[in-house]
Amino acid sequence: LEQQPQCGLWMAASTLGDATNLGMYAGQDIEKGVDIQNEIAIPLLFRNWDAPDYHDTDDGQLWDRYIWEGEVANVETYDNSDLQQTKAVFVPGIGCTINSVLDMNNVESTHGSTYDTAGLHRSKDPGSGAFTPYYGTHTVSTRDISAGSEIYAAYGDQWIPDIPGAQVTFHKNLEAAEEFLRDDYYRFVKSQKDPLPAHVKEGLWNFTRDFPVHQNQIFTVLPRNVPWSEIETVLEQKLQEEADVPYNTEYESDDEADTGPTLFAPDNMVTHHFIRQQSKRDVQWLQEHGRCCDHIRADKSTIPQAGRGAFATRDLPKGTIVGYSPLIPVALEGEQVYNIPYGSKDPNYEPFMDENGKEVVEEGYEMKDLVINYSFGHKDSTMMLTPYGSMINYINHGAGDKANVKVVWPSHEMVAHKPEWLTRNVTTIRYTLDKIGLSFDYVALRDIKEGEEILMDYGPEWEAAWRKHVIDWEPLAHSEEYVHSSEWPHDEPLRTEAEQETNPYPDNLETMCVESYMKDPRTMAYKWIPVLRKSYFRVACTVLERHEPKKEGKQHSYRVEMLIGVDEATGEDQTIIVDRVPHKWIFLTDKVKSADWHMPNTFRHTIAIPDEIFPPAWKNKLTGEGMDIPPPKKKPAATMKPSTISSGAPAGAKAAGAPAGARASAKEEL
Ligand SMILES: C[S@@+](CC[C@H](N)C(=O)[O-])C[C@H]1O[C@@H](n2cnc3c(N)ncnc32)[C@H](O)[C@@H]1O
Repeated sequence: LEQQPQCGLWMAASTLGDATNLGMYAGQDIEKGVDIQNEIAIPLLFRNWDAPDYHDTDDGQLWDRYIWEGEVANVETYDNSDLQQTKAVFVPGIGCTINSVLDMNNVESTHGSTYDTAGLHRSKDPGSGAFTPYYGTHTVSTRDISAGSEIYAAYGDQWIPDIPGAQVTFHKNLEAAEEFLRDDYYRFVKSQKDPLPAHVKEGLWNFTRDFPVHQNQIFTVLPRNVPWSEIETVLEQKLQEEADVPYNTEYESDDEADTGPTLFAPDNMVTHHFIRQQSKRDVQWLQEHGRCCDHIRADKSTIPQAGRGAFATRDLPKGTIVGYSPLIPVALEGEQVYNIPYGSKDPNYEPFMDENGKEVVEEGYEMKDLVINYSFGHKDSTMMLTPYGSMINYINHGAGDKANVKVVWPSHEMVAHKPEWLTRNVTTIRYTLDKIGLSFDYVALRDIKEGEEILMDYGPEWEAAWRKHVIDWEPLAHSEEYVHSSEWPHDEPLRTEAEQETNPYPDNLETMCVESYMKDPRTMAYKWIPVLRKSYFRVACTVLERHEPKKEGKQHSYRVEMLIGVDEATGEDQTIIVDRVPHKWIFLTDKVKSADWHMPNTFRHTIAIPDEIFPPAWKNKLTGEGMDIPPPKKKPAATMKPSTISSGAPAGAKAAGAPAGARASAKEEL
C-alpha cells in the first residue's frame, strides 16, 4: 500500500503526551491564511439534551467527544427563540482530530456553514434531505506552519470534556504543569542542602513525570523525552529573563482567575517551550506512520441526486490509501439511538389548541437520524460505525466496477485501531468506552486519475433500498412553495399581516423578532431599545405595520406584535406591541424541524461493511447476543453453515442473549 510523498496533510499519533491520541500534521509548509479544509456539518438530533428520557440508553457515549453543542455551523435550532439551543452538530473532518493547545494554535475553524442543497429541491428530487445541506465549515491556518509541525486549534477550555489520557491541552493544565515544574519540582531539587547528584535528579524526574495518574492531564503536558538537566537549563534561563523584566503574577481581575491566563507570560513558559520544540515530526516519519489526508477534496458529485462527492486531488495508483477514518461505535442500541420521534411521539411535543380550545394533536412518526446515511452497518449485526476523517464522508456509492476504492481494516495496530476489537463481541465493544479502537483505510482498487470521483460500493441492500426509494418517492404536498430561509431575499421589505392575506410567505418560514424592548413609564407603551448584547433571545412576532425609512438608503422599521410568553393561569398567549423595530432585528426563520433532512419521505440507509471483512464475532443478530429480543428461529440444521454463527462459539452459548450477565462479564474483561 503506497503513500504519496507530496501529501500536504497527515493524521498520525500526536506529539503531545503519551502518543495514545491522534493528531494532524502539515506535510508541507503552509502559509498563514490557507484554507486547509472544507467540511460538512451533520446535525445529530438524537442528542436531545433537554429531554433526559428521550432514550434510556447511553450506548454511543464516545459521541460526546466528537460533537459540538450550541450555535455551531448555522444548523437550525431546536427552539428558534434561543440560538444556543442548536442541537448537537457533528463536523466529521480534521477538526475531530486536531488537538487543542491554547495560545499555540496555528489553525482556526470558522464554525459557520453555507446552506447548500447542491441544486436539489424537495419538490422534484428524491435525494432531497438524504445528505447534509450544511457545507463549508472551513479550517484556516492562522500562522505559517512548517512541514512536519503538528496542527493545533484552540477549542477554549469551556468546550472540552475531561477525556482520560487525552491530550486536549487546557490552558489551566499548562499553567498547573508550569507551576508544578517551577514551584514544586525545581524548588524541591534546589532546596536540598547537599545538591542532588545528576543521576538522582534524572531518576526522580522520570519517576515523577511518569507517575501513573492517568486522570491527571497536568502530567501529560510535562516535557517528555528530555533529560531534567535540559529542562533545568531552560527553566533557569526563563527565571533569569523574568528577573530582568518583572512579570506581574497577580490576577488582574476575578474573571482572569476563573479563566486562567496571566500567571505566566505564555512566551516564557517552560511547558510551551518544550511543546513547541516537540511538536514536529520528520516528514519521512509521517510517511511511514501516518495516513495522508489530502488525496481527496469535495465538490458537487457527478451522480444525479447524490449531492456532493469526493474527488482525487492527484493521480492515485492502485493500492494507495486514499483516505482514513477512525470509527465511532454504537454497538448495540443504534437502531434506538438513531431513531428520532417526531410529532406527538416527540417527548417535547406540546399539542396546540384550536380556536375552540380543543387540543390538536399532530400525528406521530419516527425517522432515522441523518447521520445514518454517513454510517456503516451490517445486516447481521447491531453494530454501527460512524467515520470521521478528512473528506471520506463525501465518498458516494458506485456499484460493482464503478467503485474505485474499498474499505479495509488497517493491517496493523494504530492509535485508533486495535485489531483485537475485531474478535470482541458487540457487548464488549459497547462497554469499551475509553477510546476509539476501530478505523478504516480506503484503498484504491485501481489507478485513479486526478479529478476522478471516488466511489465505494455501499452494498446490495443500499442499492436495492435506493432504487425502491426513487420509484416510490413522491414529493410532499405544497413542496413547490418551499424556500429555505437562506434563499429568501432578506433585504426585501417585510410583509404586514394584512399583506400576507393575499401574499403569504412560504409555509416553512416564520418571523422572529429579537426581544429587546422596555416599557415607557409615561405612556405605558413598549418601545424598542437597541440590541447591545452579543447573545439574545428571539420570539415569534407578527409585523403589523411598516414605516418608511427616515432617510433614503436606510432600512424600514416596523410595528410588531411579539409573543412573549403564555399565561400560566389561563393558558393564553401573552403578546405585546413594540414599535420601531429595525428591519435587521426581524428574521424570516425556518420553522423548527422544517428543513429537508426532517422530511418523512427522505432516504435513510447505512453503508454496508463488506461481508468479506465483517468480523463473525459481531454477527449478533444471528445469535441474539446483547439484544433483548430472542434470536431468529434456527433454520433446519442441514442448511445452516457453521460460519454464520458468531465466532465459532456453540450457538446456544450466545443465543441466550441475557444482557445482564453478558454485560457484567464484558465489564470485567475490561
Ligand atoms: C456518505 S454520504 C456521501 C456524501 C453526500 N453525497 C454528501 O453530499 O454529503 C451518503 C449519501 O449520499 C447520497 N448518495 C451516495 N451515493 C449515491 C448514489 N450513487 N446515488 C444517489 N445518492 C447517493 C445518499 O444521499 C447517501 O445517503
